[in-house]
Amino acid sequence: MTADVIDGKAFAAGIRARVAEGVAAFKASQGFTPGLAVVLVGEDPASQVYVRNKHRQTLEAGMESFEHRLPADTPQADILALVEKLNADPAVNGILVQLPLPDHVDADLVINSVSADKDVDGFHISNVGRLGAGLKAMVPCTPLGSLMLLRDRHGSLSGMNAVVLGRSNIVGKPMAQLLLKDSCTVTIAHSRTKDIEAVCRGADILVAAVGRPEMVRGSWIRPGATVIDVGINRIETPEGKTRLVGDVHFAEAMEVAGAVTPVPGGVGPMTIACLLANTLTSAHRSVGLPDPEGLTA
Ligand SMILES: Nc1nc2c(c(=O)[nH]1)N[C@@H](CN(C=O)c1ccc(C(=O)N[C@@H](CCC(=O)O)C(=O)O)cc1)CN2
Repeated sequence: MTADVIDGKAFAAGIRARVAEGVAAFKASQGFTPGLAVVLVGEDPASQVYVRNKHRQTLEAGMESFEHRLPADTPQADILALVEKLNADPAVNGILVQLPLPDHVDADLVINSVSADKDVDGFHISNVGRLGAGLKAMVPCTPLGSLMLLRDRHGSLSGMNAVVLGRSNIVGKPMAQLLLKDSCTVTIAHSRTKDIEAVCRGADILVAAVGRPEMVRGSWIRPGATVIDVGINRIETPEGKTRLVGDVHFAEAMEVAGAVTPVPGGVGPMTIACLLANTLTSAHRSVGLPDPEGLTA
């Protein structure tokens, strides 16, 4: 058996095109342009790439992009003051503080200082609570993108057995909430789960988000299952170069699964596409418009 490869890169391009259409319609009806502010503290190389891509793709979607790059030793009080300014700025509909933050900064404090309405990352505690309670929320981008890929493949997810491997606040927990909202039977598996391999083998949908290169082997996967690989791990090759791999052993998964997201080119590109979608959603909500169709959970 050879699984289908889910092309997240192409799907994300489609989402970005729909966001761009939505932005054009929004500007025409409301007379202002939605804006996204991104705050980057420090020089983490991967974060710099992600922030640069966010800036470019925000402009390509027709939105305003406000980039704030701060030195690694910026005092926490200065970061909080910047967030306060952005919260009060009517030109800014979405605010994202790039993670990870330097060690001297209390990330939870900064995340929760972002206005919940402008929290396009969906990390603010009131958005976490709203999602858990099944209320309208801003939804974290990577889980939202993963959900879109799953809905595209299966239509309804109702009644499916979903296993989420990993319990982070950014991916694992919100992913589980979204799958539950779509009426899956959800299990969260983690480092303390007994016989994790057997638990994963029970999954019609397996979402791997543990940050451990190629941890999920072919034997962990139920034949025909859909595997969403959220991991992005850079490993050394025997030739002394580096390459990106996911949390799933891709070649083995391809032998067993029904469909697999690759790394790169799977879930990763959906993260920024959903950030743009969330910014448009936030702009809609700010003027009392209904949520843009097909771009929310
Ligand atoms: N405030 C946030 N910080 C971080 C988030 C987030 O959602 N909000 N997620 C990640 C980083 N991230 C966006 O910020 C991100 C990660 C990966 C990709 C992506 O397109 N990956 C490519 C491969 C890229 C590469 O070559 O390195 C892929 O998988 O195809 C986009 C965005 C942590 N921080």
